[in-house]
Amino acid sequence: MTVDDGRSGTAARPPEVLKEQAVVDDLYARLDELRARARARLRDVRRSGPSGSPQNRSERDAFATLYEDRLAQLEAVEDRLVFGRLDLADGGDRYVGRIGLSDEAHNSLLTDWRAPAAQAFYRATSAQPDGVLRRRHLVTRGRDVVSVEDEILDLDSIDEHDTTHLSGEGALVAAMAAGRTGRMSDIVATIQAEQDRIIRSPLEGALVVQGGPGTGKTAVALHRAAYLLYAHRRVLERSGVLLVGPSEDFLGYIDQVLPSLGETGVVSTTIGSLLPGVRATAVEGDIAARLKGDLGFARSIARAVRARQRVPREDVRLELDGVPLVIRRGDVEQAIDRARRTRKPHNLARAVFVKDVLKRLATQYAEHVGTDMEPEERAIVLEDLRSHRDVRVTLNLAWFPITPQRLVEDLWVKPHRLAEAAPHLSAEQRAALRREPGAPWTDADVPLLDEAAELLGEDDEASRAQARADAEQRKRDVEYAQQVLSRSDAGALVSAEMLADRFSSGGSTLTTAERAAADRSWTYGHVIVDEAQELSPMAWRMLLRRCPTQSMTIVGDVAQTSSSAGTRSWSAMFSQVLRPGWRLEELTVNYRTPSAIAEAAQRAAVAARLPVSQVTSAREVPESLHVVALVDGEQQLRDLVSDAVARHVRADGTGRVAVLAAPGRVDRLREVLSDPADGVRTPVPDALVVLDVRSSKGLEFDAVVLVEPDELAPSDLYVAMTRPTQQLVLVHSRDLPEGVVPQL
Ligand SMILES: Nc1ncnc2c1ncn2[C@@H]1O[C@H](COP(=O)(O)OP(=O)(O)OP(=O)(O)O)[C@@H](O)[C@H]1O
Repeated sequence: MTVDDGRSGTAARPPEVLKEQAVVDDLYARLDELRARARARLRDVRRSGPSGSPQNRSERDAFATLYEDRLAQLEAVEDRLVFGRLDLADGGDRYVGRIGLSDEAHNSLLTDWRAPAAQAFYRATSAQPDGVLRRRHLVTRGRDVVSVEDEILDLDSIDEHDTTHLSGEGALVAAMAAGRTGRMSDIVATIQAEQDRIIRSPLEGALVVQGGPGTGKTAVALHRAAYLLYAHRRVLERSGVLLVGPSEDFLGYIDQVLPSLGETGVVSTTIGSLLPGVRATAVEGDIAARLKGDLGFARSIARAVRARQRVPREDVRLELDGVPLVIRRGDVEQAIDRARRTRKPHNLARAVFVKDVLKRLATQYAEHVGTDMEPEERAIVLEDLRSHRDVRVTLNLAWFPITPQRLVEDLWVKPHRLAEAAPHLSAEQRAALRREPGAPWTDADVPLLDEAAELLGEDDEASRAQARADAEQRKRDVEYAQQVLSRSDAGALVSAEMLADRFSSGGSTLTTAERAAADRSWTYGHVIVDEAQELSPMAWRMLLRRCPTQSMTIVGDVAQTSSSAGTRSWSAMFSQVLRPGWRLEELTVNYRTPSAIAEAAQRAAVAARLPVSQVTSAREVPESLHVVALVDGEQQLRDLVSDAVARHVRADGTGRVAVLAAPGRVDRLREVLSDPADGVRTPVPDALVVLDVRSSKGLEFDAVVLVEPDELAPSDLYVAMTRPTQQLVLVHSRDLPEGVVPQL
């Protein structure tokens, strides 16, 4: 049942709406009060000026950050602060919203959507009402209640055949039909039961979520991040959460969602940017991507490292102060063995190797001069040997200190290095990996650079000493934070550990997310991977190094895989890279694509034998699929795109149109459509984009004009066809791929 007069803020609203308006007004009033209080506290803390002891200053800065965070959180929940109400069998009721609010006496006014008490809002059904008599969705615009929508959960209303029951259908339909803005929005008010189960799944272990296009995998992954940060804040606030997406464009598309859920501390990145100091900008060819992504390449990197540890072909003769000395092959061999046995990374084990060879030379020196050297004299000889040119050159050739970048680039630019490291590859395969010196990195290089960094290591004596000092300091900080909390009212907001973190970072400088993003060896408390079907085994190996506990949420669709190194079967991939025990969940309802489009996409995918998941479309949109034969070249295309823009881009700036095509067509299409004289005009600058299909992965638009579908690989076609929320226009001069149009 829906109670709605389509207006807001008028006295003519139905009594139920007005009743809810009064509650909503009270909740916003409480929110305003809390904001004012946080602002006042922040002002007081800032006003206290830069004086005082370092301890005072750090305490003040820590509180300033605390109040800033709190204020940012309270500001972020303005839109749809409250969206639900549960009427309970015990006679009480419970309002559900973006955050939890309580009054001065600590009585709960609003339940955070992530709290256990809110679960029934998403999960209760007539068959399993969980103590709920009625679920009410409040639809608000700004601070006004526009309508309420009720579901009565009693046994009489169970429909035996209803397996795809959608909760809060009116609110859901409105959310699905809304014009797109180019930014993803949260779905907190309309999360469906199958999604909620995934969002609240336990933190431990690897959870894999398979689902066809538009089933909410990205939405669920992001809400799960917010849920986990709420339910396991102590652990995750310190260790951090990492989110890996397919492209920078995709990360830009989703970057509003977590802040709107009050969470800002998640590190978002692509595989190509995961390694600090490296940015992959080039696109890898299919053959090279597959070869580099194979786990066998880990052995090649290990071999490439060992190749930098080698015994000289001949003994090396030199003189120190007129004393003849020999760097013997046998000595070098033994020193290499000793250094390898330490199992330290190459660049660290080098010190052991060098020390060993120098010791042997110093002994030769002593034997030659015929005296037992005093320790001081021996130290001087060792120093002279260390700086002796011939010794330096010989030691470098035998154990070369090297960066990951140099090691990996040498494989691509020096054929003998690759032949030595990857004897399993054919000459043809090696040719596919060949590259010019200085060429930019690709996504497929990054896991290899990470592997190399792991095996090479950095000289971290200084950082170990620092770590010891930091541990001592932290102990003192936590003790101090406990004292501070015992004499302030901030205890409800923050734990002693969290406050100590803020002391240690100078109060405001680096957050956990910033520290984690800059540190290659950081291990996260949880890792979320979107479009996970694209990752190679080597990319998984790199990610698992950052999450040894394997507490991960992995979402993707094996029918959408475009990378030659990705997977079409989760079990085939994860039997190689994950510990057994990972769990699989499926999502089955498509909330994005109108059913006629979804069915056409599915037919084409099945005809191409892609491993498609069966999905039901939640939306019917009349006339959503158009197939247009291109007979009049570029002018006809311009007209079609102009028409789509006119139909879908609205005066309020919402509505997005994309023209999608194979990569080779994109530049020309951009020229044609943006021609200053007769190009397509849009009411807002970024309402129309031209993209190659692979860059559209994970994104969505109101309308999509897909040019020459026949030129796309089947999985790319599947991705492209499932991007629109309202309309798909297939423009073709060549035959259409099989299945797109139903056979008569
Ligand atoms: N419960 C829901 N309520 C409202 N909208 C929803 C819900 N679930 C998903 N959506 C919407 O459906 C659209 C598709 O969701 P999302 O992008 O998360 O799907 P996906 O499975 O990641 O898709 P793809 O694999 O095609 O990239 C988004 O606009 C999302 O906001």
